[in-house]
Amino acid sequence: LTPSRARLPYPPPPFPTCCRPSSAAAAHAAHPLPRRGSPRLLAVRAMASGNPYAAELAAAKKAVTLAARLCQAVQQDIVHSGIQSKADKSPVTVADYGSQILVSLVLKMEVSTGPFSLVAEEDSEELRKDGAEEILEEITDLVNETISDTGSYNISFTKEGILSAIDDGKSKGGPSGRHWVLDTIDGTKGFLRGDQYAVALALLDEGKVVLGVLACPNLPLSSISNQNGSSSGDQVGALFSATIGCGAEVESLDGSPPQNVCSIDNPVNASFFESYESAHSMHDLTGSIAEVHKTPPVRIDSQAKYGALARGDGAIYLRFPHKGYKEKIWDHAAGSIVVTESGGIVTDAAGNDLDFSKGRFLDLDTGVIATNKQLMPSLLKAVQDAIKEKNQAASLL
Ligand SMILES: Nc1ncnc2c1ncn2[C@@H]1O[C@H](COP(=O)(O)OS(=O)(=O)O)[C@@H](OP(=O)(O)O)[C@H]1O
Ligand SMILES: [Mg+2]
Repeated sequence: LTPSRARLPYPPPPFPTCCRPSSAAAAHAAHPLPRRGSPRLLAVRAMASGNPYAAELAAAKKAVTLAARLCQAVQQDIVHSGIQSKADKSPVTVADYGSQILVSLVLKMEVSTGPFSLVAEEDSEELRKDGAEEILEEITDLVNETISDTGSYNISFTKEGILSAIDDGKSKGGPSGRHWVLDTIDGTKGFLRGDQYAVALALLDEGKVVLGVLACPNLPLSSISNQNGSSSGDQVGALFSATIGCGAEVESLDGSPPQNVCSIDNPVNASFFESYESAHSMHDLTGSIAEVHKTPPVRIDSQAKYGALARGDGAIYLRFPHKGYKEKIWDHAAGSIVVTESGGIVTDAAGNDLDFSKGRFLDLDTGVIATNKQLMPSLLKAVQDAIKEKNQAASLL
C-alpha cells in the first residue's frame, strides 16, 4: 500500500462537453493512479512468474487486505461498544458494504483486462431508500478513511460514487467467462462476537475456481490445533492464497513473506473443524462421525476453517446444513481452492466435487466435506452411514 497524495473525487466528475479532453487524457483522468500494463505485457509478466493469474492474484490479495483493514476497525468499535449483544446490526452492514466497495475498487484499478463481473451479496437498493442517508454517510466516511489511512489510492468517494460502486459489475456468475466471487464478511456472527471471520475472494474462469484468497484478521499465525480458534502464539492475522496448479501460500496480513502451505497429512485422530453456529451445521451428525474417527471438533466461524485445515491445524472440515438451506458459492469458493491447492479434497456428501458454475448457489448433496486424500474414502463412508442412520431414525418418528 503506497502513500497518498492530494485526493481526487471518485468517480471523477464528467467533463463539460465544451472542454472534453482527448480520449487518452480522459482515460488517465478516470484512473488517476498508474494502471497496469497492456494485456500483452500482463501475459508476459504472468508467464515469467509461472502463474497465469499472477496479476489477478496480486490484486485479490491487495483487495482483501484493504477490506480486512476496514473490517478490523469496525470490529474493534463493535467490541468496545458492546453492540454485539444487541439487535443492532448496522455496524456489520456498514462493514459489509465498505468491504465490497474496497474490493471492487482495487480489482477495477489493478486488473484492467476484460469486463468486470462480481458475484456478491450487497447491492445499492437499500441504501437508495429514504432513511438510509445516515448509513450511506457512514459507509462513505469509513471507505474514504480506510483509503486515506492506508495511502492505497489517491481518491475520495462521493456518496453517489459509493452507490454506483456497490452495483459495479453486479453479476450472478455462471459457467462462462470470468467472475469474481466475494464474501465481504464471512462468519458475520463471529465478527459480531469479536471472534473469527474472513474476507473471502475467488475468481471463477469458465465455471471453475482458479484463484482464491482468504483474509482472516483474527486467525493466529501459528496452529490453532485443539484450541477452539485460539493459539498460544501472539501474532494474529493470516492471509491464505491459492491459484490453480500453483499451490497455496500463507502469509501474515501485515505483509510478512509468503510460505508454502503444508500439505494435509495429519493422522486420523487429528482434530476436525465445524461451524461455530449449530444453526449452520448439524452438530449431532458431526458428533456421531467424530466418534468413528475419535476426533473432537474445533468450532470456529467462517472460511478460516478452510485456511486452518489447509495449513494442517486439523485434518477434517465437516459442514451439514439443516434441510432446505442452499449453500452460496461465496461461502466456499476461496476456501475450497486453498484446501485443494494444499493437497486436500473438498466434496459434497455424495463425494462429488463442488460445482461453482451454476450461478449464486451450489447445487450439492446434503453437505460439504474437506480432508486429505488418505482420509477421504473412510470419512465419506462414515458420513454416508451417519446420514443414513439419521434419516432412518427420523423416518421412525
Ligand atoms: N441456516 C444456515 N445453514 C447453513 N449455513 C448458513 C445458515 N445461515 C447462514 N449460513 C451461512 O454460514 C456462513 C457462516 O459460515 P460458518 O457456518 O462456517 O460460520 S459460523 O460458525 O456459523 O460463524 C454464513 O456466512 P455469512 O453470512 O457470510 O456470515 C452464511 O452464509
Ligand atoms: Mg459467508
